[in-house]
Amino acid sequence: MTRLSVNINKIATLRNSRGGNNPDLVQVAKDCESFGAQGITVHPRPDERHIRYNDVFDLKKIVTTEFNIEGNCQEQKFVDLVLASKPEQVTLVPDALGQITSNHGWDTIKNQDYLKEIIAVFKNAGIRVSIFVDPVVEMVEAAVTTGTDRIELYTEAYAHGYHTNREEAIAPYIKAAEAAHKSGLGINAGHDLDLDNLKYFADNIPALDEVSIGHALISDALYYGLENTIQMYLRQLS
Ligand SMILES: CC(=O)[C@@H](O)[C@H](O)COP(=O)(O)O
Ligand SMILES: NCC(=O)COP(=O)(O)O
Repeated sequence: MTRLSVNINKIATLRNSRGGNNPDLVQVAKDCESFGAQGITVHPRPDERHIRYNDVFDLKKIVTTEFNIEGNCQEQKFVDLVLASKPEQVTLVPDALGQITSNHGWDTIKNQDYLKEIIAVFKNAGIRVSIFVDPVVEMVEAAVTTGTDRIELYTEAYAHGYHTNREEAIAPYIKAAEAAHKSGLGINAGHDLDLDNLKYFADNIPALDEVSIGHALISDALYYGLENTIQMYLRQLS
């Protein structure tokens, strides 16, 4: 079974645009879960342009499914936040400062020693670790020796290529996922997954543990409503 974790960054973007508490991020997280989401994902960024560091503690108190915090572990503030809030899962993403959104995975060969060290910090605290990687077999193979529990396949390239040639777009992901599965790594995926491309991705990656979806899902909710939208995404995974 592939779990659906709803990324609620964009709810915080909307809230922050007026400075008040509408929409209420905590209530939205509770509602996502009651509508069927099997996890809640947030990606606090150093400028707190959407998720604020305080939001993480508020969410930790109420999330009853799986809480996944994504972010850049090269920021000490992020490491401290994760260790203090103890989510079920942390996803390490090599973001640069000021990046609009995540746009690449870890070079697990070049950063092998660093990753080993930081992953151990989270694992010693009892937090499952996933690392964001491009669909490249060498990067997946080197992820195994970092000690990570899972990888998250960065799916932007797949989403981009899906409408032109979906067989070609999925091919590197199948190979990367096979390498991960063979080595005992769990497999997550995310970035630009949507109602069009999700089913084909999940059908072709049978060992897929979890997808985290935010931008498209929250956008779809404007038309279909949040409850219907979550059900529609869940149907793509069943
Ligand atoms: C790690 C990842 O794939 C990102 O998609 C991210 O979580 C989204 O971040 P933004 O909402 O800031 O674009
Ligand atoms: N890890 C990916 C994520 O949480 C959401 O990405 P997106 O659906 O907002 O592109």
